Amino acid sequence: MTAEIISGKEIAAKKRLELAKEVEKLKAQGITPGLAVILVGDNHASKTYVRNKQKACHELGMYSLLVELPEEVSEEELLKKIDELNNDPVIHGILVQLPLPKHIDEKKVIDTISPTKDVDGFHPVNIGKMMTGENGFLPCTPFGIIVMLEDTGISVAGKHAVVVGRSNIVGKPVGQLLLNRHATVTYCHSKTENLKHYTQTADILVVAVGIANFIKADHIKEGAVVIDVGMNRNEAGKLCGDVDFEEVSKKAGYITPVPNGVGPMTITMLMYNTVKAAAESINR
Ligand SMILES: Nc1nc(=O)c2c([nH]1)NC[C@@H]1CN(c3ccc(C(=O)N[C@@H](CCC(=O)O)C(=O)O)cc3)C=[N+]21
Ligand SMILES: [Mg+2]
Repeated sequence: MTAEIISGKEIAAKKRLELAKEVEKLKAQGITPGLAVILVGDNHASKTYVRNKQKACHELGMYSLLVELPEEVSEEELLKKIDELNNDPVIHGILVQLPLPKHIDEKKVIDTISPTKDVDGFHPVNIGKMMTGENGFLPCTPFGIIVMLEDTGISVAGKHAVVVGRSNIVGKPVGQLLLNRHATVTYCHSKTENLKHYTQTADILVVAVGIANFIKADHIKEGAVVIDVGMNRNEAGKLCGDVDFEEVSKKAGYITPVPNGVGPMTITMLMYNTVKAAAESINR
């Protein structure tokens, strides 16, 4: 079997057209959705991502504010800046680009963002709401994966979904969202014994481990849906995922590429969350 490629780029473009209309409606009501991105230090990769986020905002007619702080900024100053943005009416969403320098406590930073402006969906209040299925902000990468599956017409209910990786921002929440949609979910991670035993029974395999070409053809079942969340650079400096695309795409039923797979969906759901935050700010 040769896998059908799920183009995150194309699905993202389609979703952004819908979002642009929502932005228009809000603007007609006098509200321009605004996203503040805080970037600490000058990590090269972070700068690229942040630039992509700003570009997406502008394309949708949204307002974007970039707050650049020096590597040496104190935790206290960063928290003060977040508090300022929490109280700024033109800002509906706040994103603090991770990772942060070692001297800053990420947990404290995330806890300081108002849950109503937490468009990353990282605040404990939003994580709790996700678990119980209440209205809140869903984390962008897991949310993007669900939208990709939906858009492609892949059913989740009753399927065996295997998640490899258990980070707070991808692995854990994507498993929860799949469970919310009635999948049978198995979490695997670096301590899992006999990983293949699990991945080979996956109808839907989500991989977020951060190791280039980690998943090979013999890890998967013929016809499986393979979602690659990896963002690695290979020896040649080329962007590549956690899945060996070359061999896995010959056996899978569906596969997401890197680039142009999960990445563009992540940014699109960030825009979606910011528009949602702006719309909900009207009734407060
Ligand atoms: N608070 C916070 N929220 C985040 O959402 C967040 C973060 N911190 N820190 C870093 C990671 C990484 N991330 C990406 C988003 C889109 C692409 C993306 O669009 N990638 C393109 C390629 C980009 C390229 O060419 O380098 C693609 O896959 O096609 C990549 C990476 C969001 N992150
Ligand atoms: Mg792990």
